[in-house]
Amino acid sequence: MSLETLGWGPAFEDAFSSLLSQSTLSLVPGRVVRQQRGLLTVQTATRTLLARTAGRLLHQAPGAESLPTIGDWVALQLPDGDGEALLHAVLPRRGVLARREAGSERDGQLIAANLDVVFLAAGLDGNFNPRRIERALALAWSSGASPVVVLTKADLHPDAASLAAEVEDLAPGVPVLALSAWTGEGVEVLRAWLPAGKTGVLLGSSGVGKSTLVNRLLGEARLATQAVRAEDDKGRHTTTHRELFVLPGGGMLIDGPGMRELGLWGEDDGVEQTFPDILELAAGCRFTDCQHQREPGCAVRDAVAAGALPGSRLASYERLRRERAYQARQGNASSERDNRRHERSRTLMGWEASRSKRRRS
Ligand SMILES: Nc1nc2c(ncn2[C@@H]2O[C@H](COP(=O)(O)OP(=O)(O)OP(=O)(O)O)[C@@H](O)[C@H]2O)c(=O)[nH]1
Ligand SMILES: [Zn+2]
Repeated sequence: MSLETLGWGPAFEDAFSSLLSQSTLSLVPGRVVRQQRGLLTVQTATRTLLARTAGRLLHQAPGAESLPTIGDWVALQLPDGDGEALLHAVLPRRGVLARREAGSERDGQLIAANLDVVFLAAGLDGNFNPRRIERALALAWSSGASPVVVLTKADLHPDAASLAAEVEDLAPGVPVLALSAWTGEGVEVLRAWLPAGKTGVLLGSSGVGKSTLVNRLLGEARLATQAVRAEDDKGRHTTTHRELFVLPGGGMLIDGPGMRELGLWGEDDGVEQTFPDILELAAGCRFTDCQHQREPGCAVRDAVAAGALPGSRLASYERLRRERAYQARQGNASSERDNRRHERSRTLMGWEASRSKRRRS
């Protein structure tokens, strides 16, 4: 498989060449196409092989976000025979989709790297939740890729088109597709977002039909799927690994486990991009730093009072902004802590070196 098929291009080529010029190892480029916990599968121009992260990369990484994830372009040292390759470096990313790790205050969990499109999948069965779509959009915007909302299981809804129109109000400027992986309706519209060399990822809770959609796009039942629980339409977490598929049309799509919690994480401000309607209104507030609380001349609250902006949407914006601010403070605290830890380990190594020298003399 040519690297171009996997999305390789001049920027990665440059990064890889400069890496080669600084290394004495003989390295080859490849893309991480499968991830099951720490186990990575990498596709190079000629081989598909398991790769282990080199100890030096593990130890030097300032945090989990610097370690390889699915979709990453990496530099590998190939094994002599059939063994595992050694993964020495992650090439600079064009962007990365991440969330706050479930149950953690400050740790990030990478979902996928080097994406062109993030498909936010929401089911048209019993699990439709507008607040969740806004939250997922904020994460998607932070990844640097373009979000597309995908309403799945359109065959289960008597009026999918009008629901799609409602979602367009939640996601100004973001395309909204309704489709059914069962009937095939709308599936080709999604495929059009993934021309050759482009990479998309499916983000959605367990049971929304991500794997069924991938199977439909592949034209074969490659992934296991399972019926949702009848009592609440929730999924059963059938998929436990992440995988990048090259579709017959040429594009690539990453499927992974369903995710219920989508905590904001990262430096970027996807929240502002998620609510362009509110930002536009805020430009009309009397005070430029208006918090839209009790200030006089607040155009945002006026819009809510006039029924032009749903109060629930403003509340959602404020909740996500608070979470973002809190997260940013935690992030700063933890990077200071990481710096101190690195400082300490450097000193420790220096001290040990001088001690062994003393011992030798
Ligand atoms: N009616 C209908 N059911 C669908 C459609 N797509 C998927 N399903 C059903 O929804 C259930 C869950 O589908 P999966 O594809 O396993 O869902 P998933 O999002 O991959 O779930 P996890 O792997 O657990 O994250 C299965 O019973 C599918 O057959 C659809 O378009 N219409
Ligand atoms: Zn205001």
